[in-house]
Amino acid sequence: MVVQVKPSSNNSKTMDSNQQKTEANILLLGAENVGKSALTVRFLTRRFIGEYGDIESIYSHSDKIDGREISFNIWDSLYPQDSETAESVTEKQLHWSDGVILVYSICDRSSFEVVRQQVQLIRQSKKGSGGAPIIIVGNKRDLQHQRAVSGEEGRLLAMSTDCSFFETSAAENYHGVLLVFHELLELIRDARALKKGTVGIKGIVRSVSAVFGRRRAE
Ligand SMILES: Nc1nc2c(ncn2[C@@H]2O[C@H](COP(=O)(O)OP(=O)(O)OP(=O)(O)O)[C@@H](O)[C@H]2O)c(=O)[nH]1
Repeated sequence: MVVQVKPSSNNSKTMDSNQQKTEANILLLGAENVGKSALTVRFLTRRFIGEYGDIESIYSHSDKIDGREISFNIWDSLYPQDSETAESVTEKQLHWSDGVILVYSICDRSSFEVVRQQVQLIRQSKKGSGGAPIIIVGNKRDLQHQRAVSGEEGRLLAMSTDCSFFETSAAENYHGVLLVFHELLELIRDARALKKGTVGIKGIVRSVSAVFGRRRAE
């Protein structure tokens, strides 16, 4: 089930006492036209519909992953036009989110620079989710002939900012998109366990291999 609600809604972050149900708030950031809505819709519905309009939304969705009930909210943001760079990530967004997906298009170098700025803004933030799990995603991988940003550049940016990295195609690959969201949910779970002091060796290995191991979501 997918429910669309307004970004102003106050979704709480909860996990029940027996750890069986998890709630996670996921924020998608990035320049305009990079495929934030396409990735969100692909994940939620398995479909690529081509045109998405300029709507900012939070989608609520429940799923069972590895036998565990996950309830998550996905904030598909709009890159603000005519605003200063510093306003492209707000404290409200950071306070709300448990994990962030930063999207650029591999065909658009300026969108990669937006991600570079946004990841710095998040990491420098003292409030909210400055240290939250972040996945950097190079989307539109199907458009190889128009590539303007190499996979290596994306991976290096991720390594230097303590993020995970994937290249995807929302247009052509559902499973690659699924992998990105599942990975972020795992990282959120690990981050919570770390806070509580209950992280296992699996979580540590996952954090390391997310950066050094897998580079593509296909
Ligand atoms: N070839 C290709 N096109 C894509 C892909 N993902 C998205 N697009 C196209 O890119 C355009 C922008 O996609 P959106 O999902 O609306 O991008 P957005 O980042 O949400 O854009 P804003 O709403 O302006 O912030 C649309 O025409 C999509 O069909 C992809 O993986 N490959």
